[in-house]
Amino acid sequence: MSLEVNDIIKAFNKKMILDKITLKVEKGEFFVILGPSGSGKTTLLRIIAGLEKPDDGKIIIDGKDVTTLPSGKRNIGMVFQNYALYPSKKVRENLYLPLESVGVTKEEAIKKIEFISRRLGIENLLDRFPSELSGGQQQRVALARALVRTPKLFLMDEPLSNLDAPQRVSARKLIKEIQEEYSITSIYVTHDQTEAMALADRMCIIDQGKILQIGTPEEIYENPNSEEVASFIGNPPMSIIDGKILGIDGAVGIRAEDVKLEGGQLKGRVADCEFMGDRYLIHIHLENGEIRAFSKNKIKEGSDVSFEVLRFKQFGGKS
Ligand SMILES: Nc1ncnc2c1ncn2[C@@H]1O[C@H](COP(=O)(O)OP(=O)(O)OP(=O)(O)O)[C@@H](O)[C@H]1O
Repeated sequence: MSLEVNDIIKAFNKKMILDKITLKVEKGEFFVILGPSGSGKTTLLRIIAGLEKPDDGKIIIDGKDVTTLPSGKRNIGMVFQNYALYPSKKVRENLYLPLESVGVTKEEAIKKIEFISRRLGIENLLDRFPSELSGGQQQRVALARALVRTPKLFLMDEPLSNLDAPQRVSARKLIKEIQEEYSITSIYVTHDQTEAMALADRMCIIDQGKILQIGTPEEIYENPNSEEVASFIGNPPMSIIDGKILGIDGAVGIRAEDVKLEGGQLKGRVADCEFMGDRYLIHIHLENGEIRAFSKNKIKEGSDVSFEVLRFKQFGGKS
């Protein structure tokens, strides 16, 4: 199933929330919408799902305009932050209902429920009510419920937010595996760039209701098209500083891995040294800003360091 979002506009109380959003997701693609809190991600996903009406623009699924089609008729699976399981029904029934509604036989349904429950590690929870589950368990059940009938279009809004770090990594892997196995066109909303990078075939960065950039994670990491994107992507993101120190007009973005400590012409003072496990992240205070670098060794705060910039990205300015 392919999806086109064409010039979507949405305002709440006269405040523009989505400002002409246009994007295209190919059949079988895993597309991530990444942006800070309040940027309009959930609103966009709700419009794609048919849970919210746009003020203008079109949603096209497989070439068909579905802008006015009710959510139930769009053949999509959804997992939202509030998982909305049926509270009066046990997990098994929660998983059975979506299958029943598409006419799957009882035997086939049992097999599918068993399979997906095993994959998501919820096979021991099938006879419990949602109120008897932790937030993370409810989230896994919600994922299972959305996946059990292998939807053609799968919409996820921060579906792993209640899982702890190891569970997140394994659930992430599982979502990707199932998505690839069944070639489910998927749209995944998150504010977590690590998650976005790990999952996306392609992704977009959205901020204040506008798309800043669309591309593969590699393209966006390597070639952010603006200071906004550059200061959002990467761990840590690029340091944005005045290019003057490199003899360049305008702002430049520099990744920590592209700064070589010791022996360069440039000088600064260590403002902070953070332990990252396999190395240290050094914050270097410059006359006109701050730059980050990695170091194998701990460096004392307040020490003077020299460094060299191996690679940078120029933003604006005259070249
Ligand atoms: N029903 C509504 N009525 C009024 N304002 C709304 C409504 N829904 C969302 N908003 C506003 O729209 C903006 C975008 O909200 P949205 O939930 O789409 O952002 P988000 O990027 O998903 O944020 P988060 O990551 O925090 O969930 C916010 O300022 C929010 O307050």
